[in-house]
Parts: sequence; C-alpha cells; structure tokens
Amino acid sequence: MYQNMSSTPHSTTGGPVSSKFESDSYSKLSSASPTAKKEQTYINISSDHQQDSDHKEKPHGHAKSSAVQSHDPTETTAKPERDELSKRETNNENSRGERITTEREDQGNGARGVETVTENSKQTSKVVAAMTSLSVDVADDVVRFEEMAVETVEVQTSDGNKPHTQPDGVNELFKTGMSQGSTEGSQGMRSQSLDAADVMTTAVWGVTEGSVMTQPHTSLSSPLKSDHRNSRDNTTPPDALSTSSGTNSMEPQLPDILASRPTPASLLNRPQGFYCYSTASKNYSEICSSPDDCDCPKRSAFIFTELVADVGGCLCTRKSARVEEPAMVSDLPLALPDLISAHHELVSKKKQKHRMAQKTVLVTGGAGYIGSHVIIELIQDGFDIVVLDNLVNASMESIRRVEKIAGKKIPTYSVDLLDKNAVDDVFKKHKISSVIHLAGLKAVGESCELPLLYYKTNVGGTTNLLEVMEANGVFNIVFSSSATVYGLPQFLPLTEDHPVGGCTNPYGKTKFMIEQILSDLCTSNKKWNVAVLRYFNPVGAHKSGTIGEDPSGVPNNLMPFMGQVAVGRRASLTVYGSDYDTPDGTGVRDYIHVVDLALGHVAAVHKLNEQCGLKVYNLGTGQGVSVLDMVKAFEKASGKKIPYELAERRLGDIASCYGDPSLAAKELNWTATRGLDEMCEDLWRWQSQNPQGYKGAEGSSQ
Ligand SMILES: CC(=O)N[C@H]1[C@@H](OP(=O)(O)OP(=O)(O)OC[C@H]2O[C@@H](n3ccc(=O)[nH]c3=O)[C@H](O)[C@@H]2O)O[C@H](CO)[C@@H](O)[C@@H]1O
Repeated sequence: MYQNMSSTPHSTTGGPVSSKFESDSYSKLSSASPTAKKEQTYINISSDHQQDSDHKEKPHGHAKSSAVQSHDPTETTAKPERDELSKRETNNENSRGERITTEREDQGNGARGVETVTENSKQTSKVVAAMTSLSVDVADDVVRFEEMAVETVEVQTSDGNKPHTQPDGVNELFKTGMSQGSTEGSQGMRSQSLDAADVMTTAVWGVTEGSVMTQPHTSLSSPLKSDHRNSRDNTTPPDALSTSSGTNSMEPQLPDILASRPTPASLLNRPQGFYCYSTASKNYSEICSSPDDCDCPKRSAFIFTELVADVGGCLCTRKSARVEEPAMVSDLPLALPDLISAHHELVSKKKQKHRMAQKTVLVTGGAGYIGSHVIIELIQDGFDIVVLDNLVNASMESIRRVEKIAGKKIPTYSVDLLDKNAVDDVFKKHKISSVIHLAGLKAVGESCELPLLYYKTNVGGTTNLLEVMEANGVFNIVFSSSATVYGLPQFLPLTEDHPVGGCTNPYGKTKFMIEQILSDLCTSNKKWNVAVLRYFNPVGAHKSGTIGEDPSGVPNNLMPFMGQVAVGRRASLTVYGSDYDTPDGTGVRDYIHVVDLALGHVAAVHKLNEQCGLKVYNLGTGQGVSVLDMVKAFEKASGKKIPYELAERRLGDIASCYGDPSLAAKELNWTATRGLDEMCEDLWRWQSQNPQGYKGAEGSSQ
C-alpha cells in the first residue's frame, strides 16, 4: 500500500469591510497618475447620527467610502495648497450646513500634521489630517508616494454632550478613538487598517495646539484579531469611550502596546523606510531593505510595521529610500495602511514570482491520497511540482484529476525509490529545491506479515532518496511520519517530546527508523533541513469531489471503510472494541481533514527555506473523536444509515490517540480549520461521485 500526505496555513480573515476596502484601495493606488500627484483630496468621515446609520447600511463603505468622497473637495473644507503650510484658516460649510473652521499649522520643522481641530455647535470635533497616498509599480518593485491628500475626520466627542475642549483635544480624540475604535471618526480610521495581509498599523502624527504630538496613535490590526474587529459595535455608547484604555470589546493588548511604545522621537532624523516596533526589544528597527527582505522571518518578531517614509520616497528599495536630506518622521503626519497593504501585496506578488521561477518540489508518492491533495495546495501556493510514484497503490487518474483542478500539467515519473538510477535521472532532469517524501507502504497488518518488504521499501527507499538528494545538492525534505511513532501514549494530548519508538508493528517501526536516520543526517551535515510531520488520522477529500482516498482491497482504516458501506460496496461496519476507557467505549482518534494536512506540508516547505535544521511537528486537530461519533457525523453528512456491529478490539489498537498541534501553530503558522462535518461531507462527495474510486474512471491506469 502506498501512503501520501499533505497541508496549508494562514488565511487572512477579515470582514467585508476590510476586503472591500483593500480591493478598492489597491485599484485606486495602482492607478495613481502624475496628475493625481498634485491633487489634494478631502475626506469626510462624519460622526453624526445620520451618518452613523448610513454606515450601518453600507458596512463596506466605511473607510473606503471616505476615499470615494475624497474626490469631492467641496464637501468639507476648502482645499489648502500643499505647499501652504504656514498657519491659515479656512471657513467652510460641510454637507449638513455646519460651519467648519480649518486651521493649518506650519511647525517650522517641516511638520505637515493634523491641521485643525475645531468643534461645531453639534459637539463634533473635526480633525483634518494630511495623509499620504501612493502608487504601486510592480515592475519596478517599488511603492512610491505620489500624492498628498487631506483627510477630514469628524469625531463625535466621547462625552456625547460636551464639546471636546481639552487643550490636547486631537491627541485625546485620537487616543480615545484609535485605541477604543468606537467613535465614528476613529472607526473610519480604523476600518482603513483592517485586514491587511499581515499585521499592520496606521500611524497618525498630529499637530495640535502648536505642538507636534509626541506619540503616534496607532490602530493595530492582526489577522488573529479579525473576529474581534469584525464584531466591533458601531453603537458603543460614548461613555464607554472616554478613557484610552480598553473597557469595551477591544482586546487589552492594544492599549498596553501603545502605552509601552517609545515615542517616535527615536526615529527622528533616521532615513525614511519601514521601521518596526518590537515588543521584545522595545525599540524600532529597520527591516525593509527589499520587498523580499521585508517578508523575511525576522518580521514575525514584530508586532506591527510602521511607515515613516515621506513623499517621493520609496518603500521597498533601501537605496532609493535614502534621500540626501533624510525625511524626518515628523514630516509624515499620517501614514495610511494603504501603503502597508499595497506593500504586502507587492511582496506577495514578488514571492509568487520567485517561487514560480525557482521552487520546484518533488513529491514522492504524489499520486496517492495525501500526495494528490498536497500537490494541489503546493501549486496553489505557487510551487512547481514533479511527481515520483511507483503507482503500486496509486493511480495516474488521480494525477490527471489534479492537473484538471490545478489547470496545469504535472511532470510525473513512474519510478520506484529502490531504483536509484531512475530517481537520480529525475533529479538531473529537474532543478529540485525540496522534496516531500510520502512514498511508502502503510498497511499495519501487511507489515506484520511481510516485515522485510516494509523495511526494504520504506527504509531502503528512503536512504536511496536521501543519497540521491545529497548527490544532487538538495538538502530540504519534508517527511510524512505518523503518530504511530508514539506507540502507547503515556500522556494525552501527545506532544512532540512524548517518547517515541514503542511501535508495535513493522510499519510503525519503519517510520520511527526513518525519523532517526533523518535526525542523524541533520547532525552530520548542517546543510540538511528536515521537517518531520507526524500525522494523526487523515480523512476527507478535496472539495471538488474528484480526488480522494481509494485504497486497494478491503480498507483497513475507518473512514474509507465507512464510505464504502455508505455506497453499498460493503454490508456493514465492524466497530473494533466497545469497552475502551473512552466516553462511549469505542476508540478515540484525532481525525484531520486531508486538505488541512496538505496545507501543513506547504507550511513545512516554507519552514525548510528558513534553514530550520531538524523540526518535528504534530499535524492534527487536537480533538479526540470516537468511532461512534464518526458514524453519527458521517450519517448526517451522507444522509445514509451506516449499519454497524460491535466486535472485539483490533490487535494493536489503542484506546485514545490525539495530539497537541500547538507547535505547528506557533512555528508553521498552521492550524487545522476544517471540522468533523466538513470532513464527512467532503468524503461523502468523493465517495458518492466515485463509488468505485478511480477504477471506475475512463482511462484509469489502475
Ligand atoms: C493499528 C493501526 O492500524 N494503526 C494505523 C491506523 O491508525 P488508526 O488505527 O488510528 O486508524 P484507523 O482508521 O484504522 O482506526 C481508527 C479507529 O477506528 C476503528 N476502526 C477502524 C476500522 C474499522 O473497520 N473499524 C473500526 O472500528 C479502530 O479500532 C480505531 O479505533 O491508520 C493510520 C493511518 O491512517 C496509521 O498511521 C496507523 O499506524
């Protein structure tokens, strides 16, 4: 039998507000023209009740609707010229007929900061802040600032009735608004920063009462906090906003982070570019020497990225970011998250290009159950794939279907790992950068009957592969191991440091031996990078229903057997053991959706590229589920009754086995996200559409 496995990580979650914003934002930025350079725009993010309800009706429009409004210069204030930085006043009426006084300040230090704080009769404070827009030139790999715009943010005072009259009104408003995220104006600001591809920041430098604000007020968004952001309550009562530390639904970390940050004074006189604030070192550091560097692992050590570039600067290219007269931090009153999200988009495009050009992954056992799912996720992540499979327990039909899903041809070699020369030929033919090694025999019972076949195939095949890799200068490998290496659990959930090696069958022992070989290899030569993935119980299938698990003969594993019962290929399920020390007496396992598993492999390949040495990760959900739970879930998904009979325990089975996947979450940024229902629904789609597996397919080689 042949075994194959797979995985992927992060999803940038985010509500509709931010999604809309980002796409709008990007197209707007991309189309920036020299004409736009001279243009100043005015944005009114108002906070009166009417607009509040408008916002509810048009949740997408929050920040971005600001950008749309920005092209109407008559809406709020008169249009100040960009070079007119000395103090002046403009009187105007806004769309509701309220008088607005706009005041601009030149601080004599080049600061173009928040220009005005005024209050109108309706206790609405307004802040007009200069902000920077940019254009993105993917071809040149640079992001340029080309436009200065002006944003008017109207902020309803936090006490509702009283006008905001504190001398440091702007400061306070921003502090309140940004950290609480609940006043209307500040929501406008916040929503701009939602949902970047990565953690990011909106930094606001303001000028009020004739002095530059010493602390940039920052709205932080992190994918990890997306649920929270999306559930923010627009109608939070003003009273709840009157302090700068969170009392409502905001996560406590943000105010803490803001409070603990040094002022940007430490950045003054430093060249423009990207700076990050590290909570660990409590300092800012430069990171962006190139788009690729910006995405380097180092960045994950930072909680957010802060932009301190100025007009005419370049985010990505360090050299051109330096100007003869370095821009001062104070020169940039307001850095928009557009800059950062556009930058991230650029980086991701660059990465994609880079991978397409240079990253080819060889997948051994790629035609099998896990391999076919791994390939799809790798391709979707931008990798090129070469498949090597002896097709003993797999079908070329699965590769054909994967090609259809992925929309590209996959070079596939029918080669056995025991044929070292043939393996070498594949390495000579392709510039392989990493290997995902899934090929091997995997039937526990069979391994007890034919141990030599298992040791020769699994261990011998792997040593051949490793020798060929070494000879061809390829030192990156992801190995598909199994939770079986833990043997009888001494504690649950199983962590990676649980003792290993107590395997009860030759199949499990081959997995353990290969782990040892890989470990020795890493010790002998630091060039090797190895990710050992210990799978729990992979189930389910690709959403398309066109690829899935297709065991030859009688399935050994629970879910393929159940699937065949559901389509009528088998009469009933035998439940092995109902007297275990588990909630319902049946065996408990950690079932993981095969697509989640596949995504874990993609994350592992990225890890190898960090020159990680030897790494071992559990790939599971961390949830234990019993056999009878699985029967119920599958009956629900399929609408079919699964007849079963309770029987004696199966030799070698254990009561419970589930893992702790937190190390993979931490180091690979990978978590299984698909639940039991989805596993069963996807399995049923595959099984019902392919009751005979690939054998029923025209042209199947099996
Ligand atoms: C002892 C054994 O074979 N272990 C292998 C088995 O794990 P494991 O035994 O966990 O996986 P299975 O799918 O075979 O079994 C899961 C649970 O279902 C029960 N069950 C299974 C089949 C069935 O027809 N009726 C039934 O009740 C089992 O007793 C167990 O409690 O598959 C994994 C791959 O997926 C391998 O890595 C393990 O080495």
